[in-house]
Amino acid sequence: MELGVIGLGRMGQIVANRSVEAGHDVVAFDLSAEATATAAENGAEPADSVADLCERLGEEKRIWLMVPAGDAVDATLADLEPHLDGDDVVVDGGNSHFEASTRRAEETDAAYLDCGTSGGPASAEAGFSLMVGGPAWAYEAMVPVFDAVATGPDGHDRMGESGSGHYVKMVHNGVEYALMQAYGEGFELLADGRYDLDMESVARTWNNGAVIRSWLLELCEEAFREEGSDLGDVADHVAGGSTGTWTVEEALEQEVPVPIIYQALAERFDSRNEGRFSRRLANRLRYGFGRHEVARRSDD
Ligand SMILES: NC(=O)C1=CN([C@@H]2O[C@H](COP(=O)(O)OP(=O)(O)OC[C@H]3O[C@@H](n4cnc5c(N)ncnc54)[C@H](O)[C@@H]3O)[C@@H](O)[C@H]2O)C=CC1
Ligand SMILES: O=C(CO)[C@H](O)[C@H](O)COP(=O)(O)O
Repeated sequence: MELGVIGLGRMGQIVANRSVEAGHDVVAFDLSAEATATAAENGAEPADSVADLCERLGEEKRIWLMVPAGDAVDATLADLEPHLDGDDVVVDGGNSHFEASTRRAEETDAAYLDCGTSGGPASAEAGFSLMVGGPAWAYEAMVPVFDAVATGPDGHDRMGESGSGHYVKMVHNGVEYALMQAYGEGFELLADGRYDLDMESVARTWNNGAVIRSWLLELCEEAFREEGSDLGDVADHVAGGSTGTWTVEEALEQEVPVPIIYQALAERFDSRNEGRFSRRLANRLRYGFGRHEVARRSDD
């Protein structure tokens, strides 16, 4: 089938490439001419604007957005709007907030599918896991492309109505934060504990048959292999955090306790703080109530 792909960065190139490899006719556009040229080298037909992409697709357009979440999605939809009608399908494969997706589904003439995409650029060969929300007919219409972009037919499914795809992906990311934190804490104890251990060896052994084996643990093994058992010069700083924040906000609204996901998010925020105010105050308060010595910054 014909597919338009808009947004050809780390993820969009994979959507385009896997669709081309599966025999679909892909028309590709990115604000970056270089990114569009890369997709063209891999077999997609290049477009020089959203309007051009729509003209090349003709009737019953099937369009996959893989642009950054937020303003870029709204800007692209605004450009698409004059070219869309109710027979068309637009997929947002990025990490959009589920409420933004339900709003966009209401505002857009086309059928709108919110598609949570997991696997990252490392899944270029194996394919992604796709969590899709939106009208059933539109999901069915996109199945040939979902089969190509996902690991296969078991790598995608319709979660439910509009918003549900991005909702499931949001919670997936909350779980991702918690798993990363759990592995991090375990390896920290091993690194600072009683034995002189080779962390790559520990991770490899765990990955072969242990209860806690997983892809994230394989990535731990890779990290120790490439950076060393002590992680070399990798900084104590974790960026990102939007999807984890949304997960915690939603849990508060639903009154569902998610202390482990919250703690992982808080640790991430904490990694960006140099000299926590609360710890400095605790240090000073111990002097206040117990006349315990105050450690001063110059004492480091
Ligand atoms: N990188 C990852 O591991 C994953 C990313 N995602 C989500 O997928 C989406 C895309 O992520 P990446 O590919 O990593 O980002 P990226 O930054 O590598 O690529 C984004 C591309 O979109 C283009 N772009 C931006 N605004 C545009 C517009 N208005 N029209 C056309 N092109 C435009 C940029 O030029 C760039 O080539 C994001 O929502 C991200 O959160 C989802 C799962 C995993
Ligand atoms: O969705 C993802 C993985 O599942 C993406 O890698 C996303 O960019 C992670 O961002 P953050 O760490 O800020 O949540």
